[in-house]
Amino acid sequence: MLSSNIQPKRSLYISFGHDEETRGNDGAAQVAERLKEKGVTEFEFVVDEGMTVLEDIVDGVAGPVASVGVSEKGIVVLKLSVELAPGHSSMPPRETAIGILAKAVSRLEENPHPSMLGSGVETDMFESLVPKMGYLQRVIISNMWLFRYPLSWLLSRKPATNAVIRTVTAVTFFNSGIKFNIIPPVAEALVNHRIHPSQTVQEVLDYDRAVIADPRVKMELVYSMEPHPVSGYGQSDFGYQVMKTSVNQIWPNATVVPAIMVGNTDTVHFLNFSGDVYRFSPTHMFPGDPERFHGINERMSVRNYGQVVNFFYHVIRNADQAGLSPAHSPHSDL
Ligand SMILES: CCCCCCCC/C=C\CCCCCCCC(=O)NCC(=O)O
Repeated sequence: MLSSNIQPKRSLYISFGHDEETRGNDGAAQVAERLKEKGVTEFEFVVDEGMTVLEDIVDGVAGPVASVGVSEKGIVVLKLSVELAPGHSSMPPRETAIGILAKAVSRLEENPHPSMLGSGVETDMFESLVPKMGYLQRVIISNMWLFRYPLSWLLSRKPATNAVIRTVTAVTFFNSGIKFNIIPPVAEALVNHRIHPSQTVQEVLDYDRAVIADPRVKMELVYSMEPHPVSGYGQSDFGYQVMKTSVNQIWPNATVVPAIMVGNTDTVHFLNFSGDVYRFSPTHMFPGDPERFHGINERMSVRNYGQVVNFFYHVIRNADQAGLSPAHSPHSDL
């Protein structure tokens, strides 16, 4: 843009945090503070990392789907612990701290939080996909009132789609034991929930307590955040339309749909600056890729890296106008 002498007319702020994975308190939170100090209190819209361009990941949907996170799941980090008198393994009690805690986390895994399909953004997401669906899928999605339960069952079978329809439960830490012949005095586990926007932190805690149903298991809330409000995703929502136009300049055949961001981002620190916050990473993902997040062989193609740079260029250009208007052109400047 510099070499082409392009100077945006509207103010544009670019923020780089360094600690998003650990809640962004030293990065994005400080940027937000600094902005307030400078008197910047309101943005037309905010864009951060988020959902992606998905291909062949949603069963029965043809072509790429660009899912733009218009809301974000909440989070609960829960510490579960059991304390029992230690002793010698040659004379064990009927149950140990490890056994009691193992049963508790197993109950949580076996009793997932209920499907919220039909209660929010995810319904609009599936309905927006109808034009790209085959006949059978169209009939099902268009009659959600009738097919809600079988559809929930179907979507629950894949972790990526399961994450969209419900509050999910992940046991991410389990620790106990000090020596092979000592009955351990304590067992601890961390449970990480990502909360569907139709639920609250308190509802999740109440549900867990009822499912565990064992007063010997102590529950401590380590950290929580409520799900984020829903940003505009209509025809007249400027930020959403900028995202949509920019996506289609890179992927002309992509269907752009509103979605719930299933992970967490730095946007929590910018919610007070705008009602329109979009969580989208222009990463083109295929079957097998969602499992690579925080997993083995997380990767991006060189071609896709170019598309990412190109996408943000288009967002900057398309946003640089007073209101809704056609995309800037030509769209292949980069
Ligand atoms: C039609 C929609 C189907 C949904 C398929 C979901 C595919 C997954 C795409 C994107 C998910 C991104 C989640 C990863 C979060 C990355 C950021 C992060 O790690 N933040 C911290 C945290 O969440 O703990």
